[in-house]
Amino acid sequence: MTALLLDDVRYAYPDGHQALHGVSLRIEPGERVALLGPNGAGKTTLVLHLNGILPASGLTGSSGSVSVGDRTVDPKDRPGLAEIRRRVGLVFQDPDDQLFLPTVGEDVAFGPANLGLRGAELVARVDEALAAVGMGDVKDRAPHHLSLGQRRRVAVATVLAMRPDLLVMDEPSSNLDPQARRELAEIVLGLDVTLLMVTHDLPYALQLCPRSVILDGGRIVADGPTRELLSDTELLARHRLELPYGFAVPVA
Ligand SMILES: Nc1ncnc2c1ncn2[C@@H]1O[C@H](COP(=O)(O)OP(=O)(O)OP(=O)(O)O)[C@@H](O)[C@H]1O
Repeated sequence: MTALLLDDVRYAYPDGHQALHGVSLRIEPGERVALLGPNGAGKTTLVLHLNGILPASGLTGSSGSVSVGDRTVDPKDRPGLAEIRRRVGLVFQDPDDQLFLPTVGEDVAFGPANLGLRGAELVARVDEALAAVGMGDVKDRAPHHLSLGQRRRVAVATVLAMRPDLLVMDEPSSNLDPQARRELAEIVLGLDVTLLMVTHDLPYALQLCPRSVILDGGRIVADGPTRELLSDTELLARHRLELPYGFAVPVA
């Protein structure tokens, strides 16, 4: 079954600004896809549709549908939305939006405890998620005592603890030093998940995602192998995308 299916999603903000102009996208289980595009392209707007934070329909200028596995996102269906939010793990750019409890262990336990897990099962789930991001040794520490790279990894663990079907990461490499950036890449490559990664870091997209989608002006303007898209200098220039100075896409 398809992991994520967007069908002609249009969205206008309440002030009338049309941010998405009919986005259709299909992601299969196990795919890792980068969502690229200049500032204001609509990437965040699209991501906020994936777990019903923004509605896919119901408002003037907004229509279309979003499905995660066999379920369609319907912001009015409360129980359905809870299941969608378990299935779609959103990792925000700022980990401090996700970490708010006194210890790392409590933050990672929060989601699965809400699902009803208790006792040894809950402890095992927390340990598994922290181990997956190499953060098992910080369980009892306060999140705000950790580095940004560590906090971002813990934020990923809070989402993994829900055993999501789709992991969505917003700008995972932003503000990380080169070592933390590389460590996070190694962790992500080791995860057995379907991934949608929003990024301006084109080498990161190349490293982590075999497929990329370029969004511009609320429309998908390219969808294909990341290596091919990033080798197309005219395409990149048309959509305000740039490889870092001196970076050459390696030949396959
Ligand atoms: N709350 C809002 N009300 C009205 N317009 C908005 C709102 N939020 C975003 N927009 C507009 O919608 C468009 C898409 O914004 P969005 O944040 O989705 O882009 P983005 O691709 O994520 O950009 P960035 O790379 O800067 O994060 C932009 O023109 C933006 O100004």
